[in-house]
Amino acid sequence: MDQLKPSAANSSPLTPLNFLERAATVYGECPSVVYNDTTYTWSDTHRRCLQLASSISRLGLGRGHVVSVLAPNVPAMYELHFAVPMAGAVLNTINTRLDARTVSVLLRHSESRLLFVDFQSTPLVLQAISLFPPESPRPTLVLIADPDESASPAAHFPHTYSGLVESGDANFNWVRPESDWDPIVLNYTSGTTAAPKGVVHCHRGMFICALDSLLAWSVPEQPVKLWTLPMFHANGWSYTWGMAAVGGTNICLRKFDASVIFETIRAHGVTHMCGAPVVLNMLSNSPDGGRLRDPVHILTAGAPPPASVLLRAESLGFVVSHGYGLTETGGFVVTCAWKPKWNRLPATERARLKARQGVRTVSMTEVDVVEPESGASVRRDGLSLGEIVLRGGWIMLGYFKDPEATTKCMRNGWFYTGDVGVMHPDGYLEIKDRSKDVIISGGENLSSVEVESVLYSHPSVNEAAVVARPDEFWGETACAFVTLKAETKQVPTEKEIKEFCRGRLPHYMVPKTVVWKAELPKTSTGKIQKFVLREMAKALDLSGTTTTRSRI
Ligand SMILES: Nc1ncnc2c1ncn2[C@@H]1O[C@H](COP(=O)(O)OP(=O)(O)OP(=O)(O)O)[C@@H](O)[C@H]1O
Repeated sequence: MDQLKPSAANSSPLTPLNFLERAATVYGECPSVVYNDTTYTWSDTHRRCLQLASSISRLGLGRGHVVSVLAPNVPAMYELHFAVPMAGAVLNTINTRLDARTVSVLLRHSESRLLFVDFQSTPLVLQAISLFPPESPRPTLVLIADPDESASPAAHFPHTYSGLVESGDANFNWVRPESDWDPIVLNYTSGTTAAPKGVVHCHRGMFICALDSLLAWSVPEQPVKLWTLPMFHANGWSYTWGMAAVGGTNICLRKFDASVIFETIRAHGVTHMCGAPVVLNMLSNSPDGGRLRDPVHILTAGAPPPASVLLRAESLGFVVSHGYGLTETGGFVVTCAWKPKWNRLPATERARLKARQGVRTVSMTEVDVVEPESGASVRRDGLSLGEIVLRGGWIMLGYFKDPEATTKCMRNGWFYTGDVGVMHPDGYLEIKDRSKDVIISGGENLSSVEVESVLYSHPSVNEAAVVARPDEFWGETACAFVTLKAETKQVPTEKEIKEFCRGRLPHYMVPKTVVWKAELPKTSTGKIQKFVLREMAKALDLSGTTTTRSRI
């Protein structure tokens, strides 16, 4: 058998772009993208992406060039996920909620040549570009006008999105990757703990990721997916490409709140949606809710979902799945794979089990929790803390222009996540913190996630985040920042909150300070910015403010 080698017939590069042509053949007349009054079919999407790819190519963009997009979940954003790499270029989606300075830094760092701009982001982009040093090359701008908006600003834009689509060649021979390892996307991390890092993924990685993510969530053919997760965030956890593989309908929304989500679910018969736990919390606390007529599958990831939030979402008729991943893994690589026997457990126990991050998806090679110094696996006792490490075919190629950071997190054959977790006796892992968020109080590691999950179960608490506050005696103590539910009539006292925690947590984990806030600072992907809260906790000490804190 040694003579049998790979040949051209069996080794064509894997790429998720191949899903599109098949979708046009199989699901050609079925809806692909729906946005307000616009509906495209899969044959429309296929044709439009080819036309756009040919225009991008005609502008001189190709292999190795970065093409950026600043847009919310509108049809153009979906199409660019195919069209940019079909021109051979690398797609770089930028978070629309970043400030001009950060956008400017990312555009320069990525060396972006062409920038597609949603009309609402025009002021942001123009300001970002004005911050470029005079000698820095600027990207060419393409305006994405909204079909529903009559007046769109056209100055500064040599091209429009619709113009590029219309003038493109529907028979374009799209640029296939030469190798599986050719880059397909450059995604910047959320910037929750530090400045965003540029993650590069290849065609092969995103191919595996897209199919694995469909399998892990048991997505059937032709789902109706409501885009509540920004596509700019890790390519919508790769479901942008995945929807083409199963011929799904992509319901696009420019912006949403709970009532828009419930209304859209009813209007379009939504079957699937994704969202960070903050979205689940918003839905389950909304007065617009009520029980869903048909179950809606919701996949949550991006931050630890408190068991009480999972419980409330499921009681409305959402079927919740829980995944864990990083920008560096493209999508989620660990899921709380559900065992049928758990359905016989009481709802609160089911929610507690579902809040665990779980086991590797089928395409990941290995996942472990290891001791930082020795690299040895921690005991499977649900108590011993270690760093979560991953190994598999769709870990990023590395950080763009940052070999040092790449080597730091990819070593000894593992990708080090920077997340701290435990391994339970049944082989399911659970995140206890991000290494930067661990609170060390009196020499004990204190999991902020555990304290938060207790706070979330308090009937008046809407959101909670726990961070370290410097303490002369303990080194650090837990400081809780809490928002209250809108319907809360009587604001609980700090003492009541602490008593509530004391009944459910070891003494050393009970927050020594509780601060009520109208809102918690978040990234655009719904992650609570703990570094901002840590600064606030530090400032509490410095200013000697006593009105919002107390000690036990
Ligand atoms: N299911 C989950 N439960 C707990 N935490 C999660 C889950 N899914 C993702 N996370 C957290 O999100 C992180 C990955 O987030 P992302 O890649 O968006 O950027 P970031 O890490 O928030 O930003 P930065 O690296 O710039 O600080 C993980 O490392 C983990 O801490």
